[in-house]
Amino acid sequence: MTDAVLKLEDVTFRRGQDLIIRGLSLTVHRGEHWALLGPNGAGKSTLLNFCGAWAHPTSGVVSVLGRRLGRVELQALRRDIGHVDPRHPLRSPLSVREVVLTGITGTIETPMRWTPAAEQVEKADSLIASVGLAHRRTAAWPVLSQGERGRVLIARALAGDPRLLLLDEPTTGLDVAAREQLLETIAHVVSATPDLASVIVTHHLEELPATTTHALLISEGLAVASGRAEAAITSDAISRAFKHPIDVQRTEGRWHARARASGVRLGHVAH
Ligand SMILES: Nc1ncnc2c1ncn2[C@@H]1O[C@H](COP(=O)(O)OP(=O)(O)OP(=O)(O)O)[C@@H](O)[C@H]1O
Repeated sequence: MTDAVLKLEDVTFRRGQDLIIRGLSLTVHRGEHWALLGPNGAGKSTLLNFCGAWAHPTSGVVSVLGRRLGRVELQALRRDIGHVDPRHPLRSPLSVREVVLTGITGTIETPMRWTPAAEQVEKADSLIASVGLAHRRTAAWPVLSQGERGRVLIARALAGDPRLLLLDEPTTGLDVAAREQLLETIAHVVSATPDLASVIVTHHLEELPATTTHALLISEGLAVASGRAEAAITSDAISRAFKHPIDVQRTEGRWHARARASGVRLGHVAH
């Protein structure tokens, strides 16, 4: 019996001539909260697509919630995974409550002829309250701020009682206050759900929730460091992953990165 929620074994991914993922392994256990870190183009989103059962690797084995990709229907598997994608493609002016309920139906829009049961509405409202949006329950999606949308998407992702929560750059485009609120929300829901495992993708260390327990640093499709967060997120590993000298610090659970001068010679500025 294993409590591995997610297992990637020696996974590769090829796109045309390019080997984008070059042999990566990752095991996420119940209650672990992983950060997938690396520079632009490192392969983070590609890897998250395997974790979310959106794509198959070219080689290697991916097991999500004990089921092996290639042997089960991807769509059935996806219903057990909570996915927070800030590019949520909703077109209709659904209310906050309706958006959260689509987490139960596993759809973007409300399915035709579907009416939620009273306990489903109750559950949606409780999740909305847990992300601090009780007062915005009836507000329509188009009028929400980006930060509010992020928090709605977290409630939506949790509506299906997932064992695995995937967060794809959830704080992208948020101002500093909205970012902090979203990170607090993530830390809050994660602490309130001890059995949940999560994987968050970001390239900014400042965007890691304080609840992050582990990290996989990747660069050009290869692992630079992997393991417990305090051992993996170091100045040395981050500098190697981003190919630039970077000082990393952790205070009160949160990480901060500061680039050292690179020594690049800058040209003369004409006046
Ligand atoms: N549709 C595509 N067609 C061709 N190459 C692609 C495509 N999508 C991604 N790639 C390439 O695959 C590699 C990994 O991309 P991926 O999006 O997984 O990286 P990432 O680490 O998530 O980057 P970012 O931080 O910029 O989002 C990159 O070299 C990228 O150029």
